[in-house]
Amino acid sequence: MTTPLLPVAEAYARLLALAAPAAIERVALQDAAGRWAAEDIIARRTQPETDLSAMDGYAIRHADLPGPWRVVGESAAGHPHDTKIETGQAVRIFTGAALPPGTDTVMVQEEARRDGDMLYLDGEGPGHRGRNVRPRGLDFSQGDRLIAAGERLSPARLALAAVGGHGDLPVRRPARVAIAATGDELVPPGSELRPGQLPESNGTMLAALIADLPCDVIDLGILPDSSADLERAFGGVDADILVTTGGASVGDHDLVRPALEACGANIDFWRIALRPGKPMMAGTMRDTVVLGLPGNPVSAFVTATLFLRPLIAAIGGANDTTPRTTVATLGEDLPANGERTDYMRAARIDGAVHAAAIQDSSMQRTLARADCLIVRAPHDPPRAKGDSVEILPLA
Ligand SMILES: Nc1nc2c(c(=O)[nH]1)N[C@H]1C(S)=C(S)[C@@H](COP(=O)(O)OP(=O)(O)OC[C@H]3O[C@@H](n4cnc5c(N)ncnc54)[C@H](O)[C@@H]3O)O[C@H]1N2
Ligand code: MOO
Repeated sequence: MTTPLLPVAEAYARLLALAAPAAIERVALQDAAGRWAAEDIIARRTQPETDLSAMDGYAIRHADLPGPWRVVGESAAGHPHDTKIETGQAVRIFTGAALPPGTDTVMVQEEARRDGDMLYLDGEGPGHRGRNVRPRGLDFSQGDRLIAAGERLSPARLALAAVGGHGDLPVRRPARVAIAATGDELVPPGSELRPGQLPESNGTMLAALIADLPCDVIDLGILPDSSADLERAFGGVDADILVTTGGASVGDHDLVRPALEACGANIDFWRIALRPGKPMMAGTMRDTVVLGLPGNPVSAFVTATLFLRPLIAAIGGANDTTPRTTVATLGEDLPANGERTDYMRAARIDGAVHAAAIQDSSMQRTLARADCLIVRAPHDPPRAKGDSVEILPLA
């Protein structure tokens, strides 16, 4: 008996519907890097707050051109010249300094000649009133929305918040992600191996795959294929997300789902029209979203890329969690696709994308050589070399 496979887009929507954004906290700007704004960030000041010089030179009244002028003072950043300037007067000025009252234009020093206090035009001069001046509010005005709720706090946006008058920002508490590997064959990486044992690698991969996202990883280590052990471990989980790998399929040792259910989990869906990654399951256990990834390393990688990363972003308050695909030119023919959306390990070489010859979901060297996944919709017809195909670039 087989359950129908859930389309990838439907699985994605159903998974995100299980997640609630984490609580809001205020953190210092430097601690907000890479997180998502929990509210609109509004400018508390106008930038620049006054007309500023964009160049080193002389602040003048444009109507006084072509001069000459008497230099009556100096304006530097942080040291404005506050006295009003009259006809025929100029002020020495530097980049970023406030324009003295009465002036409206900056003449660059390369076009000026000084003789004591006297200043003469020595070139074409500023072509129009306001030349080389950054007017008040050029960048933004007090009350403007600088960052929308849900936008990622990139370095440029953090700097924008700083110049907008903010010292801290509202963000969501990072998701706590518990990761458990399951399987009697698994031993920690680097261990001496007895026959039948395998170095555990999914845990390392998953933690690294989400390392650039705001989240705290709780490593539950390797759990044996024993219902009692699994239930003990799952029952004690205090996290926003519980990720398991392995034991997700239909074999006699695939005990993850029954153990989760014994701990009160509600499995929302299981088995997706996805290759690799078909046996992924998702549900909730108390306040925890449970994501049961397949054990095959490539399947775990693909499902974590498509589902775990967006889930962490959704809990973190992101307004856009969709993995970004692009297009590439196919380097060789591909046969028709079957009923599952296929994510083929591939590499871009000299402008064309080449799928690995063998797409077995256990092959980690193939995965490590890939720099993208070719995305093929269910029943995609045969594709020819030179065709445009959708790809998901890998970090
Ligand atoms: N009769 C069927 N058999 C299988 C089906 C099916 O529909 N019917 N689905 C296949 C597909 S597709 C996948 S994917 C796998 C997934 O199975 P499990 O999630 O139960 O994974 P395991 O059996 O536990 O392990 C699979 C494979 O991966 C290795 N593994 C597991 N965990 C790790 C880890 N943490 N680090 C490294 N390697 C790991 C494990 O040793 C196995 O070799 O099921 C198919 N079978
Ligand atoms: O879906 Mo499995 O992940 O095809 O190998």
